[in-house]
Amino acid sequence: MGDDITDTETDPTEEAVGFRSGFACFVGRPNAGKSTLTNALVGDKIAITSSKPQTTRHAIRGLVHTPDAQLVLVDTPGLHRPRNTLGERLNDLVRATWTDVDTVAMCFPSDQKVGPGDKYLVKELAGLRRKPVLAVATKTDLVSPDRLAQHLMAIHAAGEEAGLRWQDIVPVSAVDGSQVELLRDLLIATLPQGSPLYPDGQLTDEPAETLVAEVIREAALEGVRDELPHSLAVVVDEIVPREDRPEGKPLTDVRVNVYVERDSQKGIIIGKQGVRLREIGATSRRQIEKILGVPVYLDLHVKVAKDWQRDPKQLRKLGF
Ligand SMILES: Nc1nc2c(ncn2[C@@H]2O[C@H](COP(=O)(O)OP(=O)(O)OP(=O)(O)O)[C@@H](O)[C@H]2O)c(=O)[nH]1
Repeated sequence: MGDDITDTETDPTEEAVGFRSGFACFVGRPNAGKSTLTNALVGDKIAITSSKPQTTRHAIRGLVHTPDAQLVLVDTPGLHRPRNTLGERLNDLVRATWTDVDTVAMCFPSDQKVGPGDKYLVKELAGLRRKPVLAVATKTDLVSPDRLAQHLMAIHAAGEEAGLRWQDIVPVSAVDGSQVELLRDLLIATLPQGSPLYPDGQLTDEPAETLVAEVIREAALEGVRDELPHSLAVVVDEIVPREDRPEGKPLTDVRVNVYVERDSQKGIIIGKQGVRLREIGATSRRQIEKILGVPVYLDLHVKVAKDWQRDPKQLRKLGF
């Protein structure tokens, strides 16, 4: 019996053959479901999601680990018609991301017709020579099979019209999980062979500051409509363990500034007698403690940076 042991041992060099690793990103109009799909694939909540468009400002990476592959997902903001300096920078960021990744997947929400905005994007993608481009019909749980069939044909036609051959067209629902694994496997199939890029089990390589900022941004946007999402920037000044704490009772100070463009917006964030700001603090502190793994004292301030979206100097200061 003991003689068989060497036969069952795997040779690490052989195991590396066939392993695939690389980068993919989702593109698509605002609200197409890109962040939700990233979360469904990663299996943990990393990217910010919201029912309001254009909340994902940073290229957030989620890692998908399987026994024979590692897929790094880069979540980009939606490409849109630039209206100001911030809009132009976001679009540049999107294009730069497309060039860097191994695969691009374009999301088409099934509850919306394929429109001029989508076709504009498809045409842009057709310019990416030799890069596999997948089409993903998202939110399939919201539509009937008939409507879905029409949607898939429209996606196919949009590709043909722009001279783009989809690598695959995959219907998925991030909400009920249908076909999420299939999409994962199809994305992995497009990756080059290579060893893992990150340690096993890691979900994101975003610095803690970015994750903390995203959590606060999400909490601050909760329940407020209008143009506020575009006027809000969160900057984490510092995350420092407090000194001289009693044994076994660590506390970390997290100092954060929330920037808005106008005094009226400051009022919205703070709320009557500071009620909203306290809620934002309480909600995000619980999540920050999970991210950092220690009890946290959250020092949250709201400041006005007049018209920061139009001012290149302020944009730089706020990290754009
Ligand atoms: N029913 C249903 N809703 C979904 C699904 N995927 C996303 N949604 C919802 O659609 C809205 C937009 O989803 P996001 O993932 O934030 O969309 P996004 O493309 O990342 O949006 P931006 O960050 O604005 O570019 C949210 O309200 C989601 O809950 C899905 O599979 N089914």
